[in-house]
Amino acid sequence: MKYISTRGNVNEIGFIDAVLMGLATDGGLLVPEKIPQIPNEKMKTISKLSYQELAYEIISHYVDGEIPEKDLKELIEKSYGTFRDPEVTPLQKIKDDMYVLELFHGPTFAFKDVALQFLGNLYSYIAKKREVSINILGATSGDTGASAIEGVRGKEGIRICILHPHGKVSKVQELQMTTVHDESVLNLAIKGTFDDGQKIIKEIFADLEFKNNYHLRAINSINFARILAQTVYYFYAYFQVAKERDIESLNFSVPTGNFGDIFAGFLAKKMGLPVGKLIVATNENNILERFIKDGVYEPGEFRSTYSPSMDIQVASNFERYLYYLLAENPNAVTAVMENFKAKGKIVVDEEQLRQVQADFAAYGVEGKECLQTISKYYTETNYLLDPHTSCGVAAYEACNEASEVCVTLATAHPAKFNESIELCDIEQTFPGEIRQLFDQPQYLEVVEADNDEIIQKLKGHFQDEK
Ligand SMILES: N[C@@H](CCOP(=O)(O)O)C(=O)O
Repeated sequence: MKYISTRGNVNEIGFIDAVLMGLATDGGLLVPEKIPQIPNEKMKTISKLSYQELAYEIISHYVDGEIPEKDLKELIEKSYGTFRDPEVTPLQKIKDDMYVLELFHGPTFAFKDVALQFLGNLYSYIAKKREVSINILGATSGDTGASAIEGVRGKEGIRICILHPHGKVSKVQELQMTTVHDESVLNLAIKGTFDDGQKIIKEIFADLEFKNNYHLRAINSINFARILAQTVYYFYAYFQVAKERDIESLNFSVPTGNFGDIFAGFLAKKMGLPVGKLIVATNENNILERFIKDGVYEPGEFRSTYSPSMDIQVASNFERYLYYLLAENPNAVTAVMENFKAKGKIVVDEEQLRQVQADFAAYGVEGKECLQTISKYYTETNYLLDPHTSCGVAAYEACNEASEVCVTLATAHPAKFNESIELCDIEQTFPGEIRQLFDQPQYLEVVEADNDEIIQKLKGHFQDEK
């Protein structure tokens, strides 16, 4: 399996090089040259596998022999051995036509752990095999940061710096990142938004001399390994639902910010999984909802919401989807992305919009509806949704047809967002791992959202590795 860039200016590379490259050197995103197809017969066999076995089946198509079977299986076992539920991502039936896929049983109580436990172990494996340094630079709107730090902390030869928007993440998200006292970890709280942080890290990655000198690696979903690991749970969810009822296809409602998680569902569909609608659930930062409804992709005004992890305007993985929408034509993607950089807007034509609407539905959830949905489901089903999952459930209600079955991805544990849960007059019990965070000192530096200042900090943090 070879990987190519959505913009066409990277020579084909293998899986490990794609993981190390992260953001493509031409500014695009890496995608597999050809998406592997899982035939129906094979689907039947793999439907009976455990989560770990299934992960091996899916991931090995993309690793394509670059990691020996035994090593890859060990990496997967180790990654999911840290999860509190033996099923890794258990499915809960909430209503006759709606299930919730709980993705928050990993160490930091968010779906990011599913990919970042794996990517952390993978980086550690690659560091040893290739004898390369791994200096991770990432941006977070709240969940990726803690999960990435947890995925790599204490691993030899790995350092990490995470940028988070100062004061714009939940208290627990902040504590999860900043209570880690380890010289390999640097938390920079930037005076700005997640989009500012994401723009800065992309610009730093685009400076290839700096990137290479300092061995910078990506942990955000610009790294294809993130998408790959997240694709597994779409298969897992489908097989669990298919065990208990006849389904021709299954809809997924996905709380969406950076478009990585829902792109993983799109990839699963392209591999042959019978996915029906992929429902994009957004909050008031609804650029993706507007695009799917009107065909115009244009950032709006940033809003702080009850679901801070989705407070994103420019979604990184949108470019991967564009690549498929534009018939895998890298020149067309380059032209559209350059135009977006210059004019701040992407407009698709009617035929393309029809295609978008065949792939996705979308619904933007305002704060009031988000809280009402939490209250409603708690009262009616005794199930406590976190505010992101609540957006997913509200979007399912808006977009799912009566005859269809839907799985909503439960992307985080409600204890991470007690600020919102309290507004619903609900008192929740915190898991011990979260409760103990409140007694810990914090380690972070507050900085301007300024490339030069951040580069100086990176030089200091990563200096030994140069
Ligand atoms: N919602 C994310 C933002 C970063 O997204 P990623 O999937 O590209 O890592 C977060 O919680 O940090």
